[in-house]
Amino acid sequence: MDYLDVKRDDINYRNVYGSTYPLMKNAGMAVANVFKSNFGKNRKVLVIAGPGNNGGDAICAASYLMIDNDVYLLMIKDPKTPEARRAYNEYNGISYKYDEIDDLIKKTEIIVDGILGIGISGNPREPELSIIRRINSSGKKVISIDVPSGFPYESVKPDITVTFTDLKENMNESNSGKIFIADIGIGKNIREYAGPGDLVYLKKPAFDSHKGMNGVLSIIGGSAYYGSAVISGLGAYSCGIDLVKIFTENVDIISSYYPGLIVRNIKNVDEMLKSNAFLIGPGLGTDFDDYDLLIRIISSGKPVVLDADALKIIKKEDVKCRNVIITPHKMEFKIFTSMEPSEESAVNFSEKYKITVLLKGTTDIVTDENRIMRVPGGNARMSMGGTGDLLSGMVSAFASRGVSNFRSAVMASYINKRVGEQCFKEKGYFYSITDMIDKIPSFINKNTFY
Ligand SMILES: NC(=O)C1=CN([C@@H]2O[C@H](COP(=O)(O)OP(=O)(O)OC[C@H]3O[C@@H](n4cnc5c(N)ncnc54)[C@H](O)[C@@H]3O)[C@@H](O)[C@H]2O)[C@@H](O)CC1
Repeated sequence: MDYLDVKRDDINYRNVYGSTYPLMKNAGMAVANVFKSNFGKNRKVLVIAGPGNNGGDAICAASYLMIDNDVYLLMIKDPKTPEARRAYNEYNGISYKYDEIDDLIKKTEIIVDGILGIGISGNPREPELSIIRRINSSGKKVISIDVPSGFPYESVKPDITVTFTDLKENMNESNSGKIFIADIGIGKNIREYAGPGDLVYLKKPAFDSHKGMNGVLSIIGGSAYYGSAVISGLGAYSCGIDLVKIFTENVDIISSYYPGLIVRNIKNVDEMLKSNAFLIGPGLGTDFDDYDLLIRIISSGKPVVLDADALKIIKKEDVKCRNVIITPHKMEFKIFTSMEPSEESAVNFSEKYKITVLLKGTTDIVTDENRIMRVPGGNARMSMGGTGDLLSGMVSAFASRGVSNFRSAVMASYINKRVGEQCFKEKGYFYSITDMIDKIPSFINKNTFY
C-alpha cells in the first residue's frame, strides 16, 4: 500500500460516509490497544502530534490512553486538517508546545510518535527533523503511528509501529520495529467498489511538459466501422493525453472526422510501435488478417487494450502473461475465454492468464491476478453504439499516461458510468455518445489532483 492507495480509500470513505473522522478515532483506539497489550497501564506517556491526519490519530490515541495512563500531548504545530482539528477540539487533556519537548521527554517512559505519517513529502524539515533525532537519542520506548515519522527518509526508530489497513511500501521490522496491522474500518464496500478516489492515480502533467510526455496512444481499428475508432480516439483525448494516432486502411475517411486525430496507414508499423500504449479493436472488423502485426504489438511489452473485434480475432493463448487489458461485454467474454461470463469467471481467467479483465455489465468487474473492483451504475441508454469504444479509449489513454492496467480500467469504468448517469439526468434515454464525450473532461477535472 502506498500514499495514493490510502488517499483513494479516504476519498471513497468520505464519499460514502461524509467524513473520515471515524477512521481517525479507530486508528487512535488501535494504537491505545497495542500500547496496552505491550506496555500495560499507569505509564507516563508523551504523545507527539504533527499537524496532519497522522497527528490527528495521535490526538485520538492520547484521548484513549488518558483513561489509564499519565498522558502529555505535545502539539508541534496547530492541526491543519478538519479531522485533526476535530480531534484536538474533542481532546479533554492539557496540551504542550514544542519548546517544552526536552522536559517532557525526561518525564516520560514511552513516546507515541504521530509527527508525520504517509503524507510526508521529501526529507523531514525543521523542527520535525530535530524532534525525530531527539526521540531516537532519548533511550525511551517508542510506538509509531502508521509509519515511523520521517519514513522513508531519516526517520524515528521505533520499537513498535501500528500501521493501518495494510503494510506500507518498504516497511519492515528493521525500520519499523514490531509491526501491528490494524483494521480501522475500511470495509469491503470501500476497498472493492470504485469511487471518485479511484482517480487519484492520474498524475498532474509536469509544468514543463512537452508533446508526447503525457501519453501517446496508437489505435488499431477503423477497418470496418470508421466511427468506432474515432469515438475511442475522442474518448482518449478527453482524458488529457497528448497524441492519439489511428492506424487504419481507411485514412481518408477517418481523417475527415476530427482535426486533432492523427490518422496513419496501418502499414506505418514503426511509428505505431513508438506509442506508450495500444488499443486494438474498435471498428477493426473480423476480416482483419494481419495477425502477425497484432502479435508484434502484444509482444512489445507496452500496455495493450483489446476490445470489440480484437476479442474475436486474437486467441487467448497469445495474451497469457502479457501486458494486456481486455474490455469485453458478456458475449465477447464468452467468445474470447470460452467461459460463461460472471464475476467468478473473470477472476479465474485473469488469475490464469495474468492479465487485467474489465467485464462490462450493469456492474463492471475489474480484476487482475491480485484484486477485484466493482463499478456499479449506468443506465439502459448505455447500450447504444459507441459506449464500449469510448470506454476502451479511456482505458488505453490512462495506460498511455503510465497508470497501471488495473487502475486504468477502474478509472475509465468509473468515469464512463458516472458520465452516462449525468447524461441520463439531463436527457433521459435520448442522449448520444458525443454528449458523453463532452462531459468527460469536466468530470475528470473535478475529481483529480487533490
Ligand atoms: N486510510 C487511512 O489509512 C487513514 C490514515 N490516517 C492517517 O493519516 C495519515 C496521513 O495523513 P496526511 O495525509 O494528513 O499526512 P501526514 O499527517 O502524514 O503529514 C502531512 C503534514 O506533514 C507536513 N509535511 C509533509 N512533508 C513534510 C516534511 N518533509 N517535513 C515536515 N513536514 C512535512 C505537511 O505540511 C502536512 O501538514 C496516515 O499516515 C495515517 O496516520 C487516519 O487519519 C485515518 C485514515
